[in-house]
Amino acid sequence: QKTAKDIDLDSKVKTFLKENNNSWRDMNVPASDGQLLYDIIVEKGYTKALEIGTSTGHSSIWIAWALSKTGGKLTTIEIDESRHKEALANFREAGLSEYIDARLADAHELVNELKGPFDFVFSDADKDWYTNYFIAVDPKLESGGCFTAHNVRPLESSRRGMAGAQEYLKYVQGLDNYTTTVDGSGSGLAISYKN
Ligand SMILES: C[S@@+](CC[C@H](N)C(=O)[O-])C[C@H]1O[C@@H](n2cnc3c(N)ncnc32)[C@H](O)[C@@H]1O
Repeated sequence: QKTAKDIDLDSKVKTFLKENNNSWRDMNVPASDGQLLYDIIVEKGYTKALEIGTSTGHSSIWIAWALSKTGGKLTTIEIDESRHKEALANFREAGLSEYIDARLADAHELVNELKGPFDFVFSDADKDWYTNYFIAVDPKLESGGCFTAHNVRPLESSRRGMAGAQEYLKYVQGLDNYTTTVDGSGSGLAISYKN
């Protein structure tokens, strides 16, 4: 049953996303990938999310909107101060600030320091560090949890993903305790469920 607060929030987020649909200029995910992240979180009921690479906050908004349904919270990390500040303003405008802990930090360091546990991760910062991020987060990811990584293409695809992202895919596909698929409907999303 939706409360008046839920209905208000939904309409605020939808209005924000609609008004800004054509104005994401900072390497942000396309809306279709945002929707994909949203759907995974709501379907699985995830509540403890981590995002590496906030930029100005497009994917964070989709993730936090999903978490507003599950009663969860997102920690998101960005190294660039001006993008971090713009993201904070976007979170306020979308009405989602209370669901987001936005950190201005180098994820190479902060990912090691965060305690977790997490049940959902979206990796979208420096691609050549993807495998390192995964290795650092894996012990903090609950069984049944999901690790997603952006700009990854199936290895056999003629449309190449970014080099570090493809190295990461080879790595994660080799792990027995993860089941990985790649969704190519947007910019390419590797989706790995921890068994
Ligand atoms: C592809 S963009 C993220 C887009 C964002 N997920 C969205 O959809 O709106 C990658 C971001 O990662 C940030 N980044 C790169 N290296 C980083 C690091 N070591 N720590 C934290 N952020 C980093 C960049 O500054 C950039 O804003």
